[in-house]
Amino acid sequence: MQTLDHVAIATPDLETGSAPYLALGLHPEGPDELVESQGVQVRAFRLGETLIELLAPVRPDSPIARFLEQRGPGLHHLAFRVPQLEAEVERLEAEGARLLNREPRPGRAGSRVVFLHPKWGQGTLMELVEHPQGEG
Ligand SMILES: CC[C@@H](C(=O)O)C(=O)SCCNC(=O)CCNC(=O)[C@H](O)C(C)(C)COP(=O)(O)OP(=O)(O)OC[C@H]1O[C@@H](n2cnc3c(N)ncnc32)[C@H](O)[C@@H]1OP(=O)(O)O
Ligand SMILES: [Co+2]
Repeated sequence: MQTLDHVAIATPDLETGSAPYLALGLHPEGPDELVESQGVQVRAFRLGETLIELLAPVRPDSPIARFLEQRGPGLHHLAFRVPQLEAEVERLEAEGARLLNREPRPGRAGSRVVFLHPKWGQGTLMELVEHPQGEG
């Protein structure tokens, strides 16, 4: 795994959360996307191969709503792009990684994602992302 796919930032709403990135001269890539399974609305800003993804909760029981309650807005997770999700999950399990889900979940833009516990990540929540073939 060599590519940082995205850096995710938790924000109570996308307009407020966008202000610093717009001031820095970045532009949203495509329309905002609702990822229903995670209870978030996503706005992405591209920086080379990496996206900055702003995540705003759309329901109070979503992981992002809980994070905002506990910690306030800010850095939420790092996501690494992998070519074959199941193979990378197996490899990391053999390394002793603590998975939050073994069964891939739907992510943004048709991707499949698996999360690694922030305790295992030494205080950082991490995500593995596999994009549909030929994309991302
Ligand atoms: C846009 C879709 C998709 C994509 O395509 O990229 C996404 O990225 S969706 C993003 C949102 N979804 C998720 O985050 C799913 C995975 N997350 C979870 O399962 C949970 O949020 C969690 C990480 C298990 C935390 O859940 P919580 O209910 O808060 O559990 P705990 O209270 O037991 O917390 C344990 C411990 O971890 C700390 N914590 C929580 N979140 C983070 C974080 N983002 N980064 C670092 N640390 C985090 C929490 O504070 C607790 O610490 P202690 O108090 O010291 O025990
Ligand atoms: Co993510």
